[in-house]
Order: sequence, then structure tokens, then C-alpha cells
Amino acid sequence: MLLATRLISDILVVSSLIIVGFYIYYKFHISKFWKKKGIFYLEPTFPTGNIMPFITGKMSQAEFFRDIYEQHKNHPLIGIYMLHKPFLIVNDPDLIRDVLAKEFANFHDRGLFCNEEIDPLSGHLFQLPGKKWRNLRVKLTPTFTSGKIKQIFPIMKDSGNTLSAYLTEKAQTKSAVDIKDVFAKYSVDIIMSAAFGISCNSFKNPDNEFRYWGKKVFDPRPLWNALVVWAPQVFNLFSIPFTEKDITNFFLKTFKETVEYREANNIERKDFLNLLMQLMRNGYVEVDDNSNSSNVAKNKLTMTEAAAQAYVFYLAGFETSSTTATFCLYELAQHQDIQNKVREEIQTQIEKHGDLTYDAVNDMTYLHKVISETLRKYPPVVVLNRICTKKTKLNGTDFVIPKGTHVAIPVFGIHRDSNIFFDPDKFDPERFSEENIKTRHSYTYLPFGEGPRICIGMRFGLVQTKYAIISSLLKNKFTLASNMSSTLEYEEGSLVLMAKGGIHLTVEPLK
Ligand code: HEM
Repeated sequence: MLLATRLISDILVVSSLIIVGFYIYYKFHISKFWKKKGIFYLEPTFPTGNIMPFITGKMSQAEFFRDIYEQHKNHPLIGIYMLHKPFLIVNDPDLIRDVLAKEFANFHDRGLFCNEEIDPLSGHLFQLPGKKWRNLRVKLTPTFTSGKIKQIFPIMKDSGNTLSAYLTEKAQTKSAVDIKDVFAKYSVDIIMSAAFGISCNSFKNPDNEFRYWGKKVFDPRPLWNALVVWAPQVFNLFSIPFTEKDITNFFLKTFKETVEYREANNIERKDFLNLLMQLMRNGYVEVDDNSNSSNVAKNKLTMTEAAAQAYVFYLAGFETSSTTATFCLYELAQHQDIQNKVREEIQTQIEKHGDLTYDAVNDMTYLHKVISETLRKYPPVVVLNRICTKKTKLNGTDFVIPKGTHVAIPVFGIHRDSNIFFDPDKFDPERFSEENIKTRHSYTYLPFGEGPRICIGMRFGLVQTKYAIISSLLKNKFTLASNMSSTLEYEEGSLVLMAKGGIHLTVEPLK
């Protein structure tokens, strides 16, 4: 008994000493990093640095960075601490261009968790660093050409028709719909069909397992999501995967089964899965007819590597596009004049092209402005991340960014900056007229990121989002449901910008 008591008190003394030691180290060494560098910084608190509000889920990542940006935007650079790690927020558009493009060679990675051994699905384009990322990006780029997307377009049309039929039925009774849920069904159907070759039919079968896993992947996990971005070394340290085991098993199994089925039955279908199978078989994607690049055999993808890419198409493509379509319709429901103008353009282009073709969608220039403005006001990815891989002096500053420094670009804050976008809370598609675009620095509008690591699926995401809006508006009119406010709160623990409580709209047939 006496021995046990002594042991406990020894443990307490040792732990207290460790905590006090770490506190002193934090207070007098770690937290002095930015001060010593002469960079404007926010005073950290032990042990979480500056990120307490979103580790505890009190604030969304979007609002956290927007508030810092808004309060200190006169500083081109701001130093903050994520736990014990110094992070550099870059506010100035010229410096942002340096990080994302000019000095890309020193900022090519995002510094996120990636460990294919303990988490096989983490080995995808978004999270991979260095040479592995570069090689994969080269291989995957031909997957997203305009020609390839045109080939995949019929998959979008199928899902668009199902979406349209669903909304038309709801309109008969002038019902309120949770539009985020509706667009999530539409997007999951497209991406599961295009990347995994699976037909989900989420409208007829809302509880299908693909919807279930899709929801699970995006369940808000404030601490987990904060760690993967801001302190990914925690996962390596304890050998824990970021992706939950059952999610990994599900996606790997689904991918492998479809690949084996297609191979056994010699099935060729125009979709991403087919292109990933080409990368497994040959190491390259067959180029479009009109392209002059050559098909040179390169390293082939393994089944797991290819599955990780299908998974990232799902991850990066599903939530971003459905969120954009949701916010877009939310704004159109509040601006009937804009809604009518979009609908008129849709009808005109369908008449001109004789059908709702890929080219007709691309000719809808007003719709493009409307989606661009939606992505300005509600960028799904609120912060861009990079890590400095070689010490770099940024142009026009005396500051040398040390190797290993994490960099954050506060997209949401910049998009809502009244000095850049006058009256930023106003929804105004004309901000994206050719003349108005020319008046702005090109690095002040970053919904898809920029530079060599820009979103690879941008074209696909835009067409998918536009098709959702077209399918919704053709026969129906939308207004805000009675329980909806014209101001929104955002989900705290979410990786992408998401409205709290969903977005509810009333749908009725066009007169
Ligand atoms: C409206 C829809 C979308 C938005 C707003 C969006 C936004 C973004 C952003 C901001 C990035 C980071 C760029 C950077 O760090 O500079 C990104 C990267 C990426 N996106 Fe998208 N995205 C969308 C749709 C898609 C779709 C449909 C796919 C695939 C089917 C996709 C696949 C990816 C991938 C693989 C990356 C990582 C690229 C790399 O690191 O090389 N995205 N996206």
C-alpha cells in the first residue's frame, strides 16, 4: 500500500516536472519564434497556441481565419501557433503568388498527413508530397481534359435527370426540401458512378451504403480534422490512421471488386475508373485524339494506389460540388431576378444547341458568373495549405521563411474583404464580368487554389455544379423555406464550408 502510494506520488512529481519543463520551454523558446523573426504575430497560449477555438469546436475554420484576416489584414504576413508549431498566414496577394506559383519549387507540398503504410487511402494526390505527388499529377492530368470530361458527361446527364424528376415531384406539393441533402445524393451518384463504376441511385434508395459511407467520411470531427491539417505528425507518432479502418476497407473492397469484374468481363466504360485501370495496366492514360502528347509507358499504379485516387476524386469532388450548388441555389432563392435570368439563359442555350449538351452548358456565360460569385462568397476550401521545403526569401520582404514552416492562405477572409470585393456580403454575379475581373489582382480569387497544385478536378467540378443548377431550375422555382434565415452559421468541425442545420428551400412548379 505504502509502495503504491509512493509510486503514484513519484509519477505525479515526474509528470508535473515534465509539464512545468514543457511549459517553460514553450513560454521562453517555442512561443518566441515569430518575435525573433520580427514578424507580426498573435500571442499564443500554452499548450494549444492560437487554435483553441476550433480544436474545441467553438468556431469553424472559416470564421477563425476570416476573423484573424479581418483584424490584421494590413499585415502582409501574420505568425500564429498551431499547438507548438509556428504557422505563417500570408495575406498579401503578391506574396501569395510567390508561395503558390513563383516559388512553387520550395512550396510544393501541403504538409498534411500521408502514410500509405498505416493509412493506404492517404496515398492520394491531395495528400502526397514531393516526387510521388509530381509523378502522379503528371499521370492523372490527362484524366481531366475537356475531351475526357465530355466523355463522362452522360453520367452527369443521367444523375441530372433523376434530380430533376425528384424535384419536379416535390414541386407538385410545394414542398420544402433540404437542398444540401438533395445535391449530396446527386453528387454521390455521379462520383460513385464515375470513379467506382457503381450505380447508387440515392434518390430511390436514400439509405444505400455509399451514401452511408459518404456521410461518415464527412462527419464533422473537430479535433481529428484540426490535427490532420495542423499537427499531422501526431498520427505518425502514434501510428494511427486518419481514415477510419471501416471506411478504408469499404472503399478498397468496392474498388477492387469492380476492377476485377470489369477485367473478367472485358467491360470498357467511359469513366474515371476506366482511366485509372489504364494507369494500372500501362502506367499512362490514352490521350485524346486531338492531343499531340505521346503515350510513354511509365510506372504502373498498384490496385491500392489507384483506389486511393478514386477515393480522393470522391473526397474532393463530392462535398465541394454539392456545397457549391447548395449555396448557389440558396442565393438564387433570395434573388428571383438572378434566378429568372439564369433560367432564361439555360432555355436559350438549349434551344441554340438543340439539347442540353456539354457545349451548351459551357456556353452559359451568365451561369458561369453566378457560380463564380457563389465560390467567392462561399469557397468550400476556406484555407490553402503549403509547407516550405527549402528556406525562401519572399520578394519585397526581408523575411526568410525557414524550411519546415507551414503556410496558410486565408481564402475565405480574402473573398470577404471589402477592400477587394465592395459590399462583400452582397451576391453580385457582375463582379465576374470581364471588365471587373481585370480590375482585381488574380491572387485575390482562389476557390480552386492556384499554381501547379491547383484543383485538378476544377473543370469537372464546375460542369457538375452547373448541371445541378440547370436540372433544378429548368422546371421549378425556388424560394427560402419559412425556417430559413438570410444569414448563415457554419458547421464548426467541418473540413469544407458547410451551413449549420442544412439549407431548406421551397420548390414549386414554374407557372
Ligand atoms: C466546386 C468544386 C471544387 C472545388 C471548389 C475544389 C477546390 C479545390 C481546392 C481549393 C484545392 C486545393 C488547391 C491548392 O491547394 O492550390 C483542390 C485540390 C484538389 N481537387 Fe478540387 N475542388 C472541386 C472539385 C473537385 C473535383 C470534382 C475533383 C475530382 C473529381 C477534385 C479533385 C481535387 C484533387 C485531386 C486535388 C489535389 C490536387 C493536387 O494536389 O495536385 N476537385 N480542389
